[in-house]
Amino acid sequence: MVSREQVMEALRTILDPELRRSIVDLDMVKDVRIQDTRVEVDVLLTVAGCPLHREIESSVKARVGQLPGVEEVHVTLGEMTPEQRQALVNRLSGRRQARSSILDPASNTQIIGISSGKGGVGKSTVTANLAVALARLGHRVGVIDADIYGFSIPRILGLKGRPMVIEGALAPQTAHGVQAISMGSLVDEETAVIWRGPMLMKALEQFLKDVLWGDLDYLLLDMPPGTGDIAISMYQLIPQSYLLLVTTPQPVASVVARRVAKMAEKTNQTVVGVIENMAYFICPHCGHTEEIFGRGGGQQIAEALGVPLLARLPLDRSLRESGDEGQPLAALKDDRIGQAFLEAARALHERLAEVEPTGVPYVRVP
Ligand SMILES: Nc1ncnc2c1ncn2[C@@H]1O[C@H](COP(=O)(O)OP(=O)(O)OP(=O)(O)O)[C@@H](O)[C@H]1O
Repeated sequence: MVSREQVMEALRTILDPELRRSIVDLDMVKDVRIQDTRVEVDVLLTVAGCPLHREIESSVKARVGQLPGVEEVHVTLGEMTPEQRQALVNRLSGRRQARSSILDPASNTQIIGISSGKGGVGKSTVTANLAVALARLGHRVGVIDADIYGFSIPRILGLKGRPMVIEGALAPQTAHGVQAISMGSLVDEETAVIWRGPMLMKALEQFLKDVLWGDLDYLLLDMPPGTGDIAISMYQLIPQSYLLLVTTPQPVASVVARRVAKMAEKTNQTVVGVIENMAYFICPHCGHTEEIFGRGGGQQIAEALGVPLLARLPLDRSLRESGDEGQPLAALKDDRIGQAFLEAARALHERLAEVEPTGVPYVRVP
């Protein structure tokens, strides 16, 4: 006869489709009963009528049904009590206090704002792919789409549906091994988010504080271009964060990117490095390399700031297409550009191991 341990081991391999964690670790398995070849499993859903309950039910039937000696699997779905949900929230947030763990000075999460002087240089593309690459290297990674009214992270990462709300806190969505939250997943794609200063600050604050990030190694923030309200909010909320500049190779682009760096200097934020995007184009027909947008911009700004140029990424049609399809190239095993992002992620990881943030850690006002 199959043992309870065998059933629990099989159940442990099943992930909650939204929270991406084992249903056993989430305490969603309430009871297991075994009668000869029949196994009964009681599963507690986080919310009643969870739209993905069928997926959980069929996974339980399939996994347990495969065990030797099992002929019949019966699943009963129930709902967590408020106390059980609160315990789950606390577990997901990575500490006993449900909120603010990311901003807690004791948190080990390194927060990196990805910024650019102007729009359209590929900041969101770089953020999403870098996040996926860091996750592929084994790090726990979150992404905040801080480009609140120009969000593009859901499209690039291929996030579907809306984030789950558990006890008033948002569970980040997961794609390609990365946890992410974006205004784009909370409002319709066409909805113009016409918020101004204080509301933007509130939104960013909520993304930092009211999202169940758990324990992350890296939290990347896709910043809106330039030095607007969100950039200022970020410095105020998380002065201990780092800044990574994305620029195109034109010398003029680097002049604009320098404005962001100047602002970081004023607020004492640490710039960790520069990534030059659209640095060159390799002709797919003849292999000739063309520097379409000029050269040297990334190196120039890196030298001016005394920080490393962490990567030079090519201009490539497949990178644009993959962003439109929600299939980041960094997720692909043998892709040339995916490899370039892995290299960039390694360089960033190594760089972050050697720098110290200059800003003052966030202190929560009770
Ligand atoms: N290296 C690249 N090669 C080809 N296309 C790219 C590359 N980087 C970005 N793109 C494309 O350029 C467009 C702008 O990129 P993206 O949205 O990432 O830029 P952004 O700097 O975040 O823009 P915004 O400031 O408007 O949010 C997108 O269509 C993207 O797919």
